[in-house]
Amino acid sequence: MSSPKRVCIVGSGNWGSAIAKIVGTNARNNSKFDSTVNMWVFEETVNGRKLTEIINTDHENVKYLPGHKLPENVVAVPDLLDAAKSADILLFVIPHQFIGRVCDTMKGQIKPDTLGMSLIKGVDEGPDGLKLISEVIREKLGIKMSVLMGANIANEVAEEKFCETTIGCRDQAQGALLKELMQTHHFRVTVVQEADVVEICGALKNIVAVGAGFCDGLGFGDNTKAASCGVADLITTCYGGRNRKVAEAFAKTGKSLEELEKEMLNGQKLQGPATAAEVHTILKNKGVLDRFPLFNAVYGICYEGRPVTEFIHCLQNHPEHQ
Ligand SMILES: NC(=O)C1=CN([C@@H]2O[C@H](COP(=O)(O)OP(=O)(O)OC[C@H]3O[C@@H](n4cnc5c(N)ncnc54)[C@H](O)[C@@H]3O)[C@@H](O)[C@H]2O)C=CC1
Ligand SMILES: O=C(CO)COP(=O)(O)O
Repeated sequence: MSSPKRVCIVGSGNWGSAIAKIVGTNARNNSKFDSTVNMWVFEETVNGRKLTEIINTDHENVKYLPGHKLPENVVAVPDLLDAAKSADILLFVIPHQFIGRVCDTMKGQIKPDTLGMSLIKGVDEGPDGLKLISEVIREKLGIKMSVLMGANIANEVAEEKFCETTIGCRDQAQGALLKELMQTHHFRVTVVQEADVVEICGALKNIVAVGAGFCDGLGFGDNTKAASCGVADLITTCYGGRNRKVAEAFAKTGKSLEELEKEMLNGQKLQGPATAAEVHTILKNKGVLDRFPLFNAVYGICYEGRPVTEFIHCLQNHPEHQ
């Protein structure tokens, strides 16, 4: 039998910490995995103490997932390479804007046959257009990549409220192993081969969530909001997510998104506005902006000073309506 796989979680925000709860418990109870799970923590001081020290002593990420104990076999490590260098499985779960720098630090310093899985929702804009975050990681680190995405609001997952998620993995055996690592009674995993589709849906729904927040902030009804809504993660994100919540406050208060993110999220990061900017560049370069009025409108409001009160206006000339 092969030796137990060592798992490292690269990230320790709201979702990273909820995932640590699951992965720590599963690794401890399954001999296929080493029971110690490293979690890389971007170090900061909270109430005069280092966050890593708080997590390793009190077993709670008091800043990003307060109120939930993490399993004691989850070890917070402040140095990225110390955390990741001996890992057989790397779970990437940081806000997408930081992935480039994190991979540059890891490059050449991890095991070459490590399996990676991205839980990150976002995209990157490469010179040839849209680039998936898993692709960025694969290219920079030269490792096999899968993804995990779903309608999974971190606090609800941590509270063990039932939900479903999808792993996109092209290799059946690896998919089965990753499922064993991630699945619990409350967090049910389906493995599919279409990894790119899983990832792109997870990323783009965040832009729609910002639009849904604008609708709420402007006082529109459920019909208006649903006009921009799809299935599963879209529904969840348009009701319960941070992108929606902050966008609503933006429409109501007139404060900037940066200010509201700081005020309302205590260090957590919105992915929707940045994704809108990346997707905007990609669509513009391809000359197809006019086919995506919702993405265009969200971008214009977030970055070009278009008044949020014109949001619905921007949507009234959808090419499908002509
Ligand atoms: N929170 C949620 O409910 C869910 C989040 N996701 C996705 O997971 C990804 C990570 O989200 P969260 O864990 O919620 O993060 P978060 O929104 O809680 O972000 C805070 C994290 O970013 C870290 N950070 C701040 N500056 C950094 C830097 N310069 N370099 C590296 N890290 C830095 C902080 O230390 C902290 O760990 C995102 O792409 C998000 O869309 C996916 C499903 C659910
Ligand atoms: O991706 C999520 C739920 O599936 C979380 O969305 P928010 O980042 O908007 O909170």
